[in-house]
Amino acid sequence: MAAQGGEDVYASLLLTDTYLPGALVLAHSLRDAGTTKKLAILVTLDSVSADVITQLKAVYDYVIPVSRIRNGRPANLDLMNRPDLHSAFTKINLWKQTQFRKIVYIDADVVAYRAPDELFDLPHAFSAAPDIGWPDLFNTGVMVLTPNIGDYHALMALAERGISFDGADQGLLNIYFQNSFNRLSFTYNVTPSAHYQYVPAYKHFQSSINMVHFIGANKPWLEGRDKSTGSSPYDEMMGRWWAVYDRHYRRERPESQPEPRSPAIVQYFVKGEYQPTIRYVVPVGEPPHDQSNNFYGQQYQPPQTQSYGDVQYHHQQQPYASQLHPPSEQHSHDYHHHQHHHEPHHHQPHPHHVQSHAESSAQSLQPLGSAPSVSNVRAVHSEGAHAEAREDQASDRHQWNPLPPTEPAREPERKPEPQPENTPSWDAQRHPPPPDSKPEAMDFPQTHYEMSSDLAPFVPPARYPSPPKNMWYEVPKEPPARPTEKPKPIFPWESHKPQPVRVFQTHQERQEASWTEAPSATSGSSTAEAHGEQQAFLGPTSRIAPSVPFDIWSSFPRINAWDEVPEINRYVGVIQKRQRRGTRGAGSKPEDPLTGEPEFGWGRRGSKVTDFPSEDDRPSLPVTPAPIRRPRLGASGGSRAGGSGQGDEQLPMAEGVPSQADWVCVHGNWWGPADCLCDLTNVLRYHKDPVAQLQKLARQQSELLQQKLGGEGLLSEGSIGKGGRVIPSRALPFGSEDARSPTYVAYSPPVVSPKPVKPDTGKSPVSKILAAAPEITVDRQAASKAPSSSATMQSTTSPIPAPSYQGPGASFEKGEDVPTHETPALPTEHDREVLDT
Ligand SMILES: O=c1ccn([C@@H]2O[C@H](COP(=O)(O)OP(=O)(O)O[C@H]3O[C@H](CO)[C@@H](O)[C@H](O)[C@H]3O)[C@@H](O)[C@H]2O)c(=O)[nH]1
Ligand SMILES: [Mn+2]
Repeated sequence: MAAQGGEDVYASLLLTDTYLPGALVLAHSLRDAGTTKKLAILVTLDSVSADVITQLKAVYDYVIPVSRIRNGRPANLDLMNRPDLHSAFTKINLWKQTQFRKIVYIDADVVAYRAPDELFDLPHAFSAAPDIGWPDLFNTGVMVLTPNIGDYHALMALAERGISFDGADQGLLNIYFQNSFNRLSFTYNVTPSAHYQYVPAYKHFQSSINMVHFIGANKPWLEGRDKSTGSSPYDEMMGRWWAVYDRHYRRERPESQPEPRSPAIVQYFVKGEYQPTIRYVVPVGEPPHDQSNNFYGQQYQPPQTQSYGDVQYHHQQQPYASQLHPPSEQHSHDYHHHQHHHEPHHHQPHPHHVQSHAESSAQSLQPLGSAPSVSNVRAVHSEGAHAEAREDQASDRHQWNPLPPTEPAREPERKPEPQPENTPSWDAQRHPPPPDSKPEAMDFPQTHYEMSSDLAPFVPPARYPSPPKNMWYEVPKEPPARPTEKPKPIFPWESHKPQPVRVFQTHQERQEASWTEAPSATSGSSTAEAHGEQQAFLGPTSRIAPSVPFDIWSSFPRINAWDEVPEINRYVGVIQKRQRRGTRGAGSKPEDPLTGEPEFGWGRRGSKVTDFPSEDDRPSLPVTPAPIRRPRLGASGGSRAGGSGQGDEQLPMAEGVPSQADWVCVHGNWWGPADCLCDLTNVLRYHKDPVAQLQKLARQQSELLQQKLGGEGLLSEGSIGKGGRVIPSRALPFGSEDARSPTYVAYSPPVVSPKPVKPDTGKSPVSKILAAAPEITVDRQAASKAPSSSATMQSTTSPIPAPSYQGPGASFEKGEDVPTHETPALPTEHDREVLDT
C-alpha cells in the first residue's frame, strides 16, 4: 500500500513539549544544510501544547497528529532507566503515513551536520545504523523506511503485546526487522557519550559525520550551554547542536539577522536560557482550566483537546513537565520528589509557588535549570524606571499572545518582528559593548556578611549534657574463656552431616604414594607379574585423581637383566663411543645415570625443531626390535615366515619370535611392558628374558646350520627354500669388530652357538648359561674359508666372503677408518628370509 508516487520526507516525532528545542534544532539543521526534502513531524496532541505546535509549524512542513501508542507493559523500560519512553511505540505510526513514498525518520535529539538526502535513494525497505550499546542491533533514532500498512499492523500487533526487549520502539523494531534491515553507516547516526569516546576514530572520521544523535537522558538542551565548552568529541558535538540553536533561538540576537527573536517558549525548555525580566501577572484564584499553565504571565491554555489526566505520565516526565501541571499540593510534592532524584541542580519553582509569590509583587519565573534569577528580581525591585523599561522590552520581545492560540495552524512569525528601538542587542562576538551599557558584573549576586560586634564570650547552651567521665576501654586481664563445648548445631546440615565415603589424597600424598606404594619390579618378572604390577598402579583409581598424570614407570628398578653381561656392555660401549665421536662438539649431554654415558634420547634434547637426533644419535643397538605387525595377506599370499600357517587369514608369528608379552619396552634407562603406549622414539624393546632368548636363538641357529651344512636334509623346503643356500657372512658394523654381540653370533653363519669372546668372571647369568651350552668356537678366520662339514661344533662358514661396507656411508665421519672389504653380493631374498627368522 506504499504510495508509489508519494513524497519523500524527513520525519521526526514529538511526544512532549520538553523535546521542542530538539525538534526545532533538528529541522533547522536540515534546512540550513540545504535539504531539498520536506520536513514532517508526528505529534501526540494529548501531550504537546498548542504553542509548541505553533513553533513546530514554523519550521516543519507537516505537523501530523498521531495517536499515542503506549507500552502497557513498560517494565523493560526500567532496564535502561528510561521510564519516560513509555510512549516510544508511537513511532510505529510512521508506517501508516503511506502518503509518503519514503521517510527518513530522525529522532528529535539529533542534529544534522549535512542533509543526508541520498538516503531517500536507498532501494531497501528499511535501513538503520548500528547501535553503540549493541552494534548487532540498529538504533531507531535514524531510520529509512517505506510506509506500509502491512508492516504497520504487524508492528502494532507486537506493540499491543508489549513485545520489546527494552520496552520501547528500539526493542520492538529490532525484533521485527531483525533479519531484513539494511545497515547504514554509523556516520548517519553518530551517538556520542560523555563517558566513552573512540577518540582516534572520531578524529579520523570526523569529517564524514552526517548526523549526531544525543541518546540517553542527557540532551543538549537539558545539559545547558556550559556543558559543551570542552574540546572532547562529545563537547564538540554538543557545540554543534548549540551552534544551530544559537543561530535560530539565542535570546539576544544581532539586528543584522532577520529571523524573528527567539520565542520564549523555546528558551523555556532549554536549560539556562529562559531569564526574562518581566512582570509576572498571574490571575488570582483558580486557574481557568485544570490543566492550564501560567508561565508566560498570561493565561496559557493547553490545546483544547488534550487531557493531562494521565498521572503516570506526569510523574515520569522530566521536572519541567510538571510546569504544565495544574498546581496542587500533591503535585508540588511529586515535583520536588522528582527533582531530588533526577535533577538535583535544578531549582525550578513549581507553578504553585510562583503563583503564591506573584500575588504580592512582580516575580520572575525561573526557567528550566536556571538558578533563581537574583539579578532580575533585583532589577525589578530596585531599579525603578530602568527596570520597568527592561520589562517592557522583554514583553515586547516575547510578543505575548494575550489569548490562547485559537488558530494553531496559523503560520507564525515568519516575517521579521519590528525591533523595539532601545533593545540592547549586543552580540559580544561581533560588536563592542554599547557605550551606554552597564557593566555586566552589576547583576552579579552579592552577599554581605557583617562582623559580629557581640563581646560576650560564647557560652554553650546548658542543655548539652556534659561528656561522660573516665570513659575508656579497659582491656580485660584474662582472655575471655573459650567455649568448652561446640556450639549447638543450628543448620540442618550440621546435625545431619553425611559421613564421607570417598577420601581424596592431597597433592603431596599423591606424590608420596607414587614412590612408596610402587611395588618394585624384578628383572625377571613374568608377564603375569608385570600385568599385576600395572594393575596395582592403575587399580586404586579412587585414590588417585585422574587429572594428575601418574608415572607407573618411575617405580621400576633401573637395572636391566643384561646389565651384568659384559659382552653386551662392551658392545654398547663401543657403539656409544662411536656415537660420541660422531656428535662431538654438540655440547655436553646429560649423562645416563646408569652407564655414565651421555644420553641420546629425544627427551633430553632441546626443544628446537631442528634438534632431531642425528642418525648416529638414534638408538641402533643390535637388539631385537619391537615386533612389527605385518600387513595381512590373503590366503594365497606368500608366507615368508615358514611353512606353517599357509592359508591362514593372519600370518603366524615367525618361529622363534617371542610373543609381544615377552618383550619389555625400554625408555631410556627404565622399562615397562612391551605393549606400553609410550610414543618415545628412543624406545627399544628387549626380550624380557634375554638369557633364555639367547639360548633359544642359538639353539635354533645351530640346528638350522647343522641341517643346512651337514646335509642332513632335515629342513623342510618351506622353511629355507629349495636352493638350500647358506647365510652369507657379514662384517660387523664398524667399530664393533672385536665386540661380538650374542645377536651377532646368532646371525653369523660360522657360529653355531653364541659364546663370549673373552672369558668373563663367570658371574654373569649369561656366561653361566653359555657354560652349560655345547662348546662352540667362534672363528672369524674360518668364516672366510670353505664351509666345513664337521659334525662337531667346529665353526663353519659360508663360501661367500662376508659383505662389507664400501667406503663412507651415511654414518661415515671424516678421518674415520673405513673397512674396504669387498662385498660379494647383497643378501638374496632367501637370505633375508632366513635372517628374518
Ligand atoms: O519525552 C519524550 C521522549 C521521547 N520523545 C521522542 O521520542 C524520541 C526517542 O526518545 P529519546 O530520548 O531520543 O531516546 P534515546 O535516548 O535516543 O534512546 C534510544 O531508545 C529509544 C527507545 O527505544 C529510541 O526511541 C531511540 O531512538 C534510541 O536512540 C525522541 O527523540 C523524541 O522524538 C519525546 O518527544 N518526548
Ligand atoms: Mn534519540
